[in-house]
Amino acid sequence: MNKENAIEVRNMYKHFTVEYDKANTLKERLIFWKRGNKDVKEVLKDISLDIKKGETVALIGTNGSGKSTLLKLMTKIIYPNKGTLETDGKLTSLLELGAGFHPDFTGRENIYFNASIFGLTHQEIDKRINDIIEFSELGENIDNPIRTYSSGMYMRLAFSVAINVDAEILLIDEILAVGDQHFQDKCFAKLEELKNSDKTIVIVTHSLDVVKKLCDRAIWIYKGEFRLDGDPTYVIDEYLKQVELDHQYDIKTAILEGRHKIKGVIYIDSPKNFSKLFKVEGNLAFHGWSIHNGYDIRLKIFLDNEPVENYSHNPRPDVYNAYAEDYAGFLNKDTIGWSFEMPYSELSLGKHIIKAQLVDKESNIIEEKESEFTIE
Ligand SMILES: Nc1ncnc2c1ncn2[C@@H]1O[C@H](COP(=O)(O)OP(=O)(O)OP(=O)(O)O)[C@@H](O)[C@H]1O
Repeated sequence: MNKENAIEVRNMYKHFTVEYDKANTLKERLIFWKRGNKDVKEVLKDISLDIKKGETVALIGTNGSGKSTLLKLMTKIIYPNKGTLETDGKLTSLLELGAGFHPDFTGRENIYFNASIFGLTHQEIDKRINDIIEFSELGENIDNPIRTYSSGMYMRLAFSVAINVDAEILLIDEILAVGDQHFQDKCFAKLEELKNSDKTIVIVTHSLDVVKKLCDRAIWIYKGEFRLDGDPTYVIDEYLKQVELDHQYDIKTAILEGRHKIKGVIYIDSPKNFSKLFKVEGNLAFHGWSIHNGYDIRLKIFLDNEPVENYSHNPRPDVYNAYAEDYAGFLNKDTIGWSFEMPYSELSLGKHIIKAQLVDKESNIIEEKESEFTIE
């Protein structure tokens, strides 16, 4: 293994054998003819890659492309069927968070138990237990059995242990699924800190924003095969082009088969955040965004039930990045946002309602949002 590398994968293949139940009777055998059969599912094919020590790398790809399997192989929970995968450095994985936790032990006891699995001595754990408890924000709950924890509390404890065990390589699956927004932001900041302290980090995530902000490199796995490796912005752009093509094909097929359900999301940014406004000189500005996955869908905006015709479309890269994968093929980077202005002089004192709708060509409402504000 090259000394510069933390992970080396060479011509690696992984398949799973899916076995169906055996049929007991002749009737069952006729009805469930697949039972007793075996299917071999090729999940990863001929993967070769190097991850250098100190790099932060993302594995990206659509659902089922094999990213999590690749991460599990790195963790050595499972092994390749062909080829090799080697690692150099103490490794911690945030894949099956809390897998080793015991429900009847308290949070504190589980910290000792779990951290010792990672090779820390009792004294070493003593030294960092306060950091772990503080990071988990569990407070007094740390001395309650973890069977009394909510899933969020459980995850917070598991994450806090995993990042405090001094590993050199961190393997992380969907960090942003941990806890609420505040805790996610904290996890993100902690990962940035770990990244800057020369740890090797490999993450699997659908959050392309996280990949752009955190990673030095992105590796794209497409249908179990290596597709592209390089600068995150470039790899993500190429990836989204492919997702768009695949998505459009799937949706065309679904429309033909009558299965396509149009969905949309609409948002009114302002004046939602200030429900009370004071009448001043000048203009009041309204902003929002809308996305959908249908053809011939129009945006309609109403102020006090009067249609607003003079709104304009503008880019919203934050919204685009968040929805590009799910709505691939239907999002236009430059027109997701909408905005318009209205002179205060045209607005009477009192309550007003702004409404935004997505409607199809038969005038069916796909999605609607309303926001109320008062002018004093
Ligand atoms: N233990 C297993 N037995 C059988 N099939 C499996 C097993 N683990 C994974 N698979 C299959 O392997 C394929 C790849 O799964 P994997 O979880 O690696 O994909 P992924 O890219 O991480 O997807 P997602 O983004 O949805 O998590 C899927 O078709 C999945 O059903």
